[in-house]
Amino acid sequence: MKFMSRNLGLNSETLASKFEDGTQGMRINYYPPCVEADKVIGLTPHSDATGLTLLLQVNDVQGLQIKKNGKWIVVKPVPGAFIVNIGDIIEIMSNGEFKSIEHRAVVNPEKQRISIAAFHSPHIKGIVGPLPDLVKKHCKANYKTISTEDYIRLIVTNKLDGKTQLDFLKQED
Ligand SMILES: O=C(O)CCC(=O)C(=O)O
Ligand SMILES: [Fe+2]
Repeated sequence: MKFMSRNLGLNSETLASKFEDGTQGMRINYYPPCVEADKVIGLTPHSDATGLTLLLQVNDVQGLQIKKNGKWIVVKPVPGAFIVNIGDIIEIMSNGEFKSIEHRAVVNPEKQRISIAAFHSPHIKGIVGPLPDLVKKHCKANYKTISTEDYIRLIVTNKLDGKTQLDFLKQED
């Protein structure tokens, strides 16, 4: 996170400080094998609504795909390696300089698959919005600022559908 902060032209602690005493959530995903794997989806395309996700593909079965330039790209499991995904909160905080990654999980016809996602978010009593230094730099806030509590209310009522939940927070000109 220090490097991300510096890449934004900010003090190395700026981004990390927003995540101090933040919330951490964990999801364990189990995808049973499915003979008609090409007709179903394991996890619908979405971007993580949280800040930063550490994702572990536990049992060396391929399933995760990310969307790059409109195409789905397979992310091969590397034993013991975490995948770091940028979520919507980092996109908002960076005022759009970093983009959250749209991803999905497909199922395997023969093998079960397990993944573990650890989601990191800012403090529940804080706010979600573009960092003021970046609003100054871009001369514009590209996203609205709302309380973390309202943000959570917004995302839990929204179904997984690509990156649509970010549309609610985009700031018009
Ligand atoms: O199973 C995977 O690799 C993806 C899991 C995921 O995207 C999630 O839990 O948010
Ligand atoms: Fe995800």
